[in-house]
Amino acid sequence: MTNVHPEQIATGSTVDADEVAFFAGIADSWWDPKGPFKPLHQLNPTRLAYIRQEVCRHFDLKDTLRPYETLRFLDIGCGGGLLSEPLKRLGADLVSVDASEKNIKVASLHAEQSGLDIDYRNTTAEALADAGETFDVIVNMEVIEHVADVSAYLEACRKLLKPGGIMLLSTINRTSKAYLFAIIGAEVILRWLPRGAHDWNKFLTPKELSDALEAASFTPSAPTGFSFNPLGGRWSLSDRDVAVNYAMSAAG
Ligand SMILES: C[S@@+](CC[C@H](N)C(=O)[O-])C[C@H]1O[C@@H](n2cnc3c(N)ncnc32)[C@H](O)[C@@H]1O
Ligand SMILES: [Mg+2]
Repeated sequence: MTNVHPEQIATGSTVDADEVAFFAGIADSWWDPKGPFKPLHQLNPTRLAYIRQEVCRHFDLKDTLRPYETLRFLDIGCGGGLLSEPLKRLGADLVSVDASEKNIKVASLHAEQSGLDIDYRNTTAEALADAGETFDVIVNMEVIEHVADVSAYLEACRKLLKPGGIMLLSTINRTSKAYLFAIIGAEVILRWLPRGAHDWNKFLTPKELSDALEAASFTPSAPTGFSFNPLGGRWSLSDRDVAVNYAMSAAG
């Protein structure tokens, strides 16, 4: 784990300081499509398609060039802003937060260079909830497997969601296939991700995530797989293949 100064990390019950320091340590690479965030770059079109499908269906929106124009979005654990930038381009009124100050600096600079005005903040879900902020849509992708306390995190997210809103989550299943692909494959063999990027024990099965969402007063959907086809090197949405990467939506 890379050490960063403690002041650079927002503290709170959901923050695992080692996890956040890990991301801060490689923050300069967020926008390098061949760097340690390569899997997120590759997954991005599929994740955005999932968000678009779910948000348009939930709010009965027309699938226009800027479908999100009427909605207030939160991108929680936004990292370098890989999702925030396309969400902003699709019209979202967006707040993007991360527990690492370094990530927020990298994300802000990149948005500025891209001509996008995104409200980036170095804070946590619980601090934002305490401040009384609320959102129509919460994008919560690849974060829950890195937080310190899943229940506290989801409770804070529930407070942040307006009645009638929707949260979109994605994470990694706790299966032997996920151990083989997401850890041995991605970290050890392909070296897409640095060693230690993921702790298999922190992965949640769809049933566990669904139960945790219900306990936090969300209404969870069935899981949708993000399925990787090694032949074309492509990701796609799948109703069946939830063995490694998957998404779930949660109505408020
Ligand atoms: C794997 S990255 C995902 C980044 C982004 N959501 C994406 O998918 O492109 C996980 C991010 O969550 C942040 N994070 C972890 N725990 C957090 C917490 N409790 N509150 C806010 N951010 C957190 C980390 O700093 C890191 O940037
Ligand atoms: Mg992850």
